[in-house]
Amino acid sequence: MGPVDSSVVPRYAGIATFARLPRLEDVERADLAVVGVPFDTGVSYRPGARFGPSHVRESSRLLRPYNPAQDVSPFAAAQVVDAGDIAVNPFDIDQAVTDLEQAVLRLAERVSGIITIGGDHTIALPLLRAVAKQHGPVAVLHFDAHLDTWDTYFGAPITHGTPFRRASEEGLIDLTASCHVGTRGPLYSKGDLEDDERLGFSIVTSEFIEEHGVAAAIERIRTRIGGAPVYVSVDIDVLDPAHAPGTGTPEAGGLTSRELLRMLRSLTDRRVVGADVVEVAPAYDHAQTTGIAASHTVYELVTLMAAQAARGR
Ligand SMILES: N=C(N)NCCCC(=O)O
Ligand SMILES: [Zn+2]
Ligand SMILES: [Zn+2]
Repeated sequence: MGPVDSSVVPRYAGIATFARLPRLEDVERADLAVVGVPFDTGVSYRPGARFGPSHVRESSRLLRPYNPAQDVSPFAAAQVVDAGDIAVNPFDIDQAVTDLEQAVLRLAERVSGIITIGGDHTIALPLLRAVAKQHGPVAVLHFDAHLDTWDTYFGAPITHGTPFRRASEEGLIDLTASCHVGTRGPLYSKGDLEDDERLGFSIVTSEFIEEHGVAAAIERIRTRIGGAPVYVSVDIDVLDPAHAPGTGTPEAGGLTSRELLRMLRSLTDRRVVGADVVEVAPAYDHAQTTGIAASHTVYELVTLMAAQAARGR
């Protein structure tokens, strides 16, 4: 079952699912699920990413069924569904993280791939815990202005600035194949970069992409990942605030949406075992700019995973 036919029901009509796809409960079986996690209790600055999933769905109404950039019709290649939202405790981060991991593992029994819409970046930790249970340590391909390998905030170990340090400490990631892309902006100290390297990440900075171009960045990313299973985590603040104003910790000097989409499309021959798109905070968005960038990012990830599911069949 594909999206609602836009020649019969106009795109702006009806309740929003991602790309107007059927809901999980509307189909007998599904290959891929897009699921929302409206959680932002882990933020260090502007709140509001809890409203990300509904905003990205509303901003996805114009997506069409054929993706020419990858030459794939993702919703024909695989049964893709919207699995709704996983609602977790907004007042207790530990509880939320535990419950989210369990809910994702339950969903993983019904589909072969999950693409999560956040929510703040805290959710990457339970998502990686679930993925590592299924696949072992994975290469994390992390698009973000920030490292998110910091240690604690106000003594709290699980926040949106710390998921990849915890994941590394817990052995969830492949320390030889993980990297950050689009990193920029002020840090707390030079030691942040030393810690980050020790935790298993290499970095393709925003400056590198400007200096050497997207093709050179893609080459570095593909070499780093090698043949490892990949988890792709996209913090929408990897984009310049001009392309994604609707986010909680914006940093100047970022990527264009065109650069991000092209880098994602370069992964067609890699095994993407899961993905998230996080940190969309609609209160700071204008004209759905951030929501549209995020919905197209999800669409490219769905396309990669749908083509892969079709090949594996
Ligand atoms: N994960 C995101 N978006 N931001 C982390 C920023 C952490 C800080 O405020 O230092
Ligand atoms: Zn960030
Ligand atoms: Zn982040």
